[in-house]
Formats: sequence, C-alpha cells, structure tokens
Amino acid sequence: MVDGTEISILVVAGGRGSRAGEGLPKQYRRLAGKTVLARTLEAMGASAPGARLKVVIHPDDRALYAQSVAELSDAARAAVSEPALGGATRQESVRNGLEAVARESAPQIVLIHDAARPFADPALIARAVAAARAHGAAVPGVPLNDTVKEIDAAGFVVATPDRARLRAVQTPQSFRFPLILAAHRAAAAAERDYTDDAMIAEAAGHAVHVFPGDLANFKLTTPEDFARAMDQIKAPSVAPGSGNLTDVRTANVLTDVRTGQGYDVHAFAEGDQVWLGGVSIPHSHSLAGHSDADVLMHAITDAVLGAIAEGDIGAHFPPSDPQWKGAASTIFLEHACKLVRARGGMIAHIDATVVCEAPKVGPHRDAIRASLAEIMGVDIGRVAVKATTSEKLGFTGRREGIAALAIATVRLPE
Ligand SMILES: Nc1ccn([C@@H]2O[C@H](COP(=O)(O)OP(=O)(O)OP(=O)(O)O)[C@@H](O)[C@H]2O)c(=O)n1
Ligand SMILES: C[C@](O)(CO)[C@H](O)COP(=O)(O)O
Repeated sequence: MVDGTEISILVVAGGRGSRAGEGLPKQYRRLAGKTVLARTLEAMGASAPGARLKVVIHPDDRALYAQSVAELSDAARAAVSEPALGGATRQESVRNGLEAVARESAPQIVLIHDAARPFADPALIARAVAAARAHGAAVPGVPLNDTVKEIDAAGFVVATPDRARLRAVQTPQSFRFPLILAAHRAAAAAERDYTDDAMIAEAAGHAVHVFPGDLANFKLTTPEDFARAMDQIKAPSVAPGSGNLTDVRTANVLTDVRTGQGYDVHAFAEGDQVWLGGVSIPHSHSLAGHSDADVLMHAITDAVLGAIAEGDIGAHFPPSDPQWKGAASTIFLEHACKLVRARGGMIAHIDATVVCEAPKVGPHRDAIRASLAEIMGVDIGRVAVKATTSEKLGFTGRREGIAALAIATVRLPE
C-alpha cells in the first residue's frame, strides 16, 4: 500500500469494448457479481489510500457509471471525483481526463490505468508510484514468451528483435503530472496518434523507465479474457489466511511452484549491534563478513535465488568486490526478488530460523518480518521468522556467531 496523498489515478473507461463482443461495454459487464469498472476502482483505491480517482466515461454511459459507483465500498466511493467525458480514442480520453484533473488539483503523480484491467495489485501500484517519483515517466512491462517478428506490408519478416530486450507494457503507467499533461497537449497539437501514454512521453523527449509488470494484470479485450478473469476470481486461495482477490488471481496464474533453501553463518566480532532482516539489534558484539553481515537476509536471499536456480548471493555480489564491503544487504534481497518478478513470478512464502544464544530475537520478530516483507514487496503474512538456541552446543552455543536457515516458496508462470 502507498500513501496516496498528492496522487491522482485516472481510470479510462470511455471505450466501447467492440472486441469483447456482447451488449454492454466491457467495463460495465459483471464478473462474479461486480462490474469490471467497480473491481478496477476498488483495486486502485485500496492500494493508494488518499489518492483521488478520476474516471473518464463515454457520454452515453452515465447511468452505467452511476451503477458501478453505487457498488463501491464507502472508502472507494469517497475517493472518486466527478467523471470526465471521453473522446473518440483512448488518447483523447486520457487527455480529457488529465485536463479535468488539472482543473481540480495539481497532483505530483498521476497513474493512468485502463478500466479494463481489474487485477492490478498493491505491489504493482507501489512499484508504479515509486518509479514515477524516481524517473518521471514509467510503465509496467512483462517479458515476452513468443519470438517477435517485424513484418513488411506483404507479410514478410524484415527483422527479429532480441526478445530479451522486449517488454509487453501494461497499465498503470505512471508520471509526474506536469510532464504527462504537457506531453499530451503537445501530441494533440501535433495531431499525432499513440496507443499508450508512454509513447506520448517518449515523443516529448522523456526517458521512460520500464518496471516489472504482472502477468495477472491482463487487459480484458476478447470474450476469452472474460473466461480467464472468472477463473482468476473463482480459484481457491492457496495462501493460508489471505483469501483476498490479489492472492486468488495470482495463485491461479502462477502454477509452477518452486522451493529454495538458504543457509548462512557469520562470526561475532567487536561491535555493538547486529543486523537481522534489515533491523539493527543492539548487542555486545557485531557480526563480521560480507556486506553488513545480515546473516538472516543472506540466508533468505540464497533461498529465493535457489528457488529460481539463479546461483547464490556470492555469484551475484562477489565478496571479493570492495563495493559490497559494508553494503546494506537489502540490495541483495531486492535483487533476488526482482529476478523472480522479471520472470512474471511472486514470492509465496518465506520461512526462516535464526540460531543463536543471544541476542534475543523474539522482541524484534515482528519488526524483522515487516522489514523483510517491505523489501520483498509481499504481505507480512507471507514471512515467518523463528529463532532457537542450540542448547549451548556447537559454535552458536559457544556464542561464536549466528546461523540462519531459510526456505523460500516461489510461484512462477508455467
Ligand atoms: N475512446 C476510448 C477508447 C478506449 N478507452 C479506454 O481505454 C482502455 C483500453 O482500451 P481498449 O481495451 O482498446 O478498450 P476499447 O476501446 O473499449 O475496446 P475495443 O477496441 O475492443 O472497442 C479501456 O479501459 C477503454 O475503456 C477510452 O477511455 N476511450
Ligand atoms: C495502454 C495499453 O493498455 C498498454 O498495453 C494498450 O496500449 C491499450 O491498447 P488498446 O488497443 O487501446 O486496448
């Protein structure tokens, strides 16, 4: 979840949904009792409390829109402002929406999202906001599984771009508000047509960053997509105690479940604190070794890397490289999680055990879980941290150092 203050979320719902077939425009069709638009607004609103939601609608759809708004929770309904009216193309609809936002407020960041993508999850939205703050213009992208050909008018291949460098981009696309408003105005003045907002930022000369998207965040375009959406909604939750839509739909798509294990040891040295899972714990000694010697974070990083068969922490961040001396170990875990997301996957669960006589881990357990959950971009309920002594046996029993063990469960697309 992100702090939505100073953020506007523009949801474009002004299309006709001609490729989706059936009577109603697709954003007003029902999925398990709720309209697609209501699902999209709930998902966006819940992920960024405090953000304003502006919907762009077709002038003929006022009554349908009002019905969808009536389905919203009180919190989501309170965040929704007067709708703007769309244009003949998505680009025009977005521009109308941006102009309406500009008349009402001056947000720092705007997320532009298709109403037809009801499965954006909080982690994706947090990545979108962070990327816009860092880069000014950013879009979620997922790797391609098919080889892509560029063809000529006669249907012959003219080029085969390197697939590893290609991404299929989604929404929410995120921008500093003045940047994308100016870029849209320039595109309209130049009478140029573009299929997404990133292209409009690119045409205005801005560098657009691509951050990891989410395969589950697909756009409802064809009748088959509605069947897939129903599968995602109906699928039983596999995440104990979660039961929310995000877990349900993600679990259904990511059916290749992998497990990795990690183990690490660091010896005590002079000092007055140890780092465990990104939390500093006062102690009579510190830990020595690679980076900040966060033994727990290292074990978890190795477990995540193990689950995707990507070697170990030393292979990615060699201890011989002076740049990692004293570095925060968060970098390593973030990197491992990024590799999982780059494959379209997610961290389903972490179970870790710290072995030491001291310091006592129990009082810091929840802070450590919260820290790890934030670094990995997962719910805290997916992170278990336990601790044990070794009954005064062995090196941990002699208080010579700390050991940590971890198991990571990762879900990947088939
Ligand atoms: N004039 C338009 C066209 C599209 N959109 C919105 O842009 C999003 C992505 O567009 P797309 O999936 O192409 O929707 P439609 O244009 O409705 O679909 P189709 O092309 O099949 O008619 C949708 O949420 C759609 O409602 C819009 O606000 N105004
Ligand atoms: C914006 C978009 O969803 C990014 O993938 C896509 O370009 C919209 O295309 P459409 O033809 O308007 O559906």
